[in-house]
Amino acid sequence: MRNVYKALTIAGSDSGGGAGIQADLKTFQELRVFGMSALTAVTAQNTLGVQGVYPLSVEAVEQQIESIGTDLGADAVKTGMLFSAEIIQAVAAKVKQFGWNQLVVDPVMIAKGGAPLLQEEAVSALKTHLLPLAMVITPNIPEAEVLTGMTIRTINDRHEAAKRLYELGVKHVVIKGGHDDDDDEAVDVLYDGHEFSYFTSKRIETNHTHGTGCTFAAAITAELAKGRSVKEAVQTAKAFIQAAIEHELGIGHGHGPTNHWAYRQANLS
Ligand SMILES: Nc1ncnc2c1ncn2[C@@H]1O[C@H](COP(=O)(O)OP(=O)(O)OP(=O)(O)O)[C@@H](O)[C@H]1O
Ligand SMILES: Cc1ncc(COP(=O)(O)O)c(N)n1
Repeated sequence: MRNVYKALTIAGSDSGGGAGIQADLKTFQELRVFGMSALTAVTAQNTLGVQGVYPLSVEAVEQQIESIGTDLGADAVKTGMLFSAEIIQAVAAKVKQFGWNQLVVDPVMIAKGGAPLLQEEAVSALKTHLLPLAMVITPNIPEAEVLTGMTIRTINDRHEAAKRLYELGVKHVVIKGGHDDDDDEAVDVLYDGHEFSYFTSKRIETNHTHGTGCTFAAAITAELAKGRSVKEAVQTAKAFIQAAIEHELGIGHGHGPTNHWAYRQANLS
């Protein structure tokens, strides 16, 4: 019988479909992995910004994860918007309960337009409870700054930040370069506790980058679910997000979503 690989995303809903749960499920599907979700919050959101944030109760989050863990199971798990310290603690407890060690943590803090998606006091809960369980963490530069308390300007700063995050118990750290001031290239740096690897692509000049972080981390999760190594998973995720940014859909009036089917189309021809 053919193996069906399964991935679970624990994250917020983006009504606009470009980020959050919607981006994750689309990415899982595109990479031929069965996607499941546990919602942490509903956001009213479009390409212009976030108009409302409605967190779910801790019990609702726990029960969704319990329902999945006790029946379907998951080959890899991703977390995105977790919103509060209480939700983070509950998610960490469930991840431990089900022994999910292929955990990708995208430490979502702030939406593109500046709306907070994680309460400030929840940052320490993230560091204490969830990061020690993570196989991979995928902060952008501002998120890595908040998590490490250091300013990141150069590639050496990124190396130092990656080492500090590794010290918290994360097995692989990817510090993404979307927010870097390099005009030519977007470079993501991976650290596995021994060496650094670099994933470089041409920087595309576009306004349509809503959900890039979610999509990238979801692609890593899908590839881990299929049994790929972390390095292979990051390589595929980089190609996936590059295609998704390059073939923008041009919808909405603000920061538009990426194109989740572009990678598949590129690989069909
Ligand atoms: N303009 C761009 N051109 C090419 N690749 C990009 C561009 N912007 C971001 N990326 C890539 O997209 C992925 C996400 O990076 P980024 O640093 O933007 O994450 P993020 O800030 O968490 O995303 P988001 O903007 O969704 O919050 C990385 O692989 C990064 O290299
Ligand atoms: C529900 C939800 N989760 C995450 C993000 C981050 O999105 P981005 O990838 O644009 O930073 C978002 N805007 N909304």
